[in-house]
Amino acid sequence: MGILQRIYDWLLSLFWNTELDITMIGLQNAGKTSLLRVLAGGEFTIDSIPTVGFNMKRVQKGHVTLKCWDLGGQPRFRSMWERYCRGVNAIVFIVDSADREALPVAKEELHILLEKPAMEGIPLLVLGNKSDLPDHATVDELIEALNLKTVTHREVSCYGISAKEETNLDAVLQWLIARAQK
Ligand SMILES: Nc1nc2c(ncn2[C@@H]2O[C@H](COP(=O)(O)OP(=O)(O)OP(=O)(O)O)[C@@H](O)[C@H]2O)c(=O)[nH]1
Ligand SMILES: [Mg+2]
Repeated sequence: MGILQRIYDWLLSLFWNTELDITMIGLQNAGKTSLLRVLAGGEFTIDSIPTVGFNMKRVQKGHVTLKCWDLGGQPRFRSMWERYCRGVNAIVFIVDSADREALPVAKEELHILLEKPAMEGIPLLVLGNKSDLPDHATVDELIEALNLKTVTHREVSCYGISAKEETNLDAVLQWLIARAQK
C-alpha cells in the first residue's frame, strides 16, 4: 500500500471509526462468553469454560468497533461488575431464558447494580438467551420476572436470542451500534 493511501486510511479511521465500550454481565451459565464468541465471528461450543475474572473482544461492524467486556457471572465475580460498567456506552445483561429458577437471583443482581449512582442513565439491553431450548421464558415473561418496567431513566430493551442457533443476533448488533449515534 502506498504511503498516501495509508495516510488517507488513517485519517478516515480517525473521523469515521467510533469505538463503543460494552459490558456483558449476567449469572454464570447464561451464555455471555458464547454470545461474544459468536458475535466476534467464532464458532459456538457446547463446552464453554466458565469465565474467571473477565474476557475482552472487539467486534467490528462497519465504522463501529464494539469493545466488549465479558465478565464472570459466578457469585465471587459479581462485585466487580460495577467497576467494569462505569462509563460504558451500554450494559448487556444476559439470562438463560430456559432456566426459570435462576430468574429471581438474576433480577436481584441486576437491580442491585442498577441502583448504584454510577450506573445512572447507562442504556440497558436485556437478552434472554437459549431460545433454542424448550419451555424458555418469552420476552414478556422476562420483562415481568426481571421487573424491567421499574427500570427508568435509561433506555431499556429486551430480546430473545440464541447464541447457539445465532437467532436474533442482528438485532443485538443493530441495537448496540445505534448507541454510537447518541
Ligand atoms: N442450548 C444453548 N446453550 C447455550 C447457548 N449459549 C450458551 N450455551 C451453553 O451454556 C453454557 C454456558 O455458556 P457460557 O458462555 O460459558 O456462559 P457464561 O455466561 O459466559 O458463564 P460464566 O462465564 O460462568 O459467567 C455452555 O455450555 C454453552 O454451550 C444457547 O444459545 N443455547
Ligand atoms: Mg463466561
